[in-house]
Amino acid sequence: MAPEIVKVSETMVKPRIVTSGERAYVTFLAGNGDYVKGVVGLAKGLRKVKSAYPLVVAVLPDVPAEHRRILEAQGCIVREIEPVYPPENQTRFAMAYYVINYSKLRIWEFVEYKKTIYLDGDIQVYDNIDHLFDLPDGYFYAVMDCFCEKTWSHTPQYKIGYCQQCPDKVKWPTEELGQPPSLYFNAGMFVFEPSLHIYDDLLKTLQITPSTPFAEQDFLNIYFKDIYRPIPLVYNLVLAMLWRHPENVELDKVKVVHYCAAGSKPWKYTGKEENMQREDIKLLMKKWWDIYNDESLDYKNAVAVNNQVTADAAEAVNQLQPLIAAAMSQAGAVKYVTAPSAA
Ligand SMILES: O=c1ccn([C@@H]2O[C@H](COP(=O)(O)OP(=O)(O)O)[C@@H](O)[C@H]2O)c(=O)[nH]1
Ligand SMILES: OC[C@H]1O[C@H](O[C@@H]2[C@@H](O)[C@H](O)[C@@H](O)[C@H](O)[C@@H]2O)[C@H](O)[C@@H](O)[C@H]1O
Ligand SMILES: [Mn+2]
Repeated sequence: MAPEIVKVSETMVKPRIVTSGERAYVTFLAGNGDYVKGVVGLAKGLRKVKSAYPLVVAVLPDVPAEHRRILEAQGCIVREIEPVYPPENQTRFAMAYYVINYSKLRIWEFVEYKKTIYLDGDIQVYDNIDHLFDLPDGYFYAVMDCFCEKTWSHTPQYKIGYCQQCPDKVKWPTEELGQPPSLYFNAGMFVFEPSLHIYDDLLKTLQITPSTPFAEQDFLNIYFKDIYRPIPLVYNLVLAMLWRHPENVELDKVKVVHYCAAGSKPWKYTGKEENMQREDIKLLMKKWWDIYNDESLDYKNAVAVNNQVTADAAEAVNQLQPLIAAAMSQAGAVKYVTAPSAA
């Protein structure tokens, strides 16, 4: 049976007045490599779609000062976090560097924000997704993952060819294996509410949980399984969906792209890995670079343009003042009282 996906309305009526300070996008940055380019691209992408909320970058101590400066110059709020390590065991992670990803758990500590949307540094937004902040509180929203890539070869799902993206194609053999696995999300994008209580509990629980190949993603899936609600895949297109489940994808409707397939990080794309010569992939590479290279999206330029627009508007009103006054005096009887200032 197909899983039930949350219906997301783009014009949800805000349940109450929210100040923009209560909400933020959050991403995570580790090391001194090229992932900083991913975050710069993301900051510019959010600006391009006119997102109303800031991008907070949770950085590990090993992110060099120069990279932090670049991010601040792009309007990001940089916040250092301490690394989180899993308890020692013999796990082989699907990718060796996943071990550091447990540090993502620190973002539950960002309680100055009521609600946040986490985005991996290898994600780009091509459409405004601010309306996701209006989803009802109390749940964990994310997009369902796909089990078909080689990174999943250690799992029973992969071995029998079962994927939650097409649960009817290869049926789960309940007689042999019991109930099908719970719905499983990709942890590159999720909507959550920071909470010190949950933060403490996450860290405590982690210390008694053996680590597994998908690191913090497996952990978050187990921890939030009862309040997880799947949202449509347009909010996190895992690239493998393009060749594994093309019937589920309408690329022109996709709002968020996650460059997570092997060989697909735009800043080190060579086109050599499997599937990387597909036309849709080449187009998505170009779209990413167009935003990254667009100087008008640099924070300083975007701010300058904004200020200019405001200045132009003020100037236009100034120039109109004598005309308005003349028109009013001609109309004669109109009396008006200056409105008191809002301050
Ligand atoms: O050297 C690294 C590796 C990972 N990351 C961060 O950790 C996230 C998760 O890793 P990645 O996206 O590479 O995993 P994938 O989605 O490809 O499995 C990245 O998006 C970055 O935000 C980072 O900053 N530096
Ligand atoms: O540390 C665990 C990581 O797990 C995820 O990796 C993906 C990706 O590696 C694909 O190639 C797989 O096919 C996919 O299933 C898998 O979930 C997240 O995207 C990343 O943010 C991070 O949480
Ligand atoms: Mn990623």
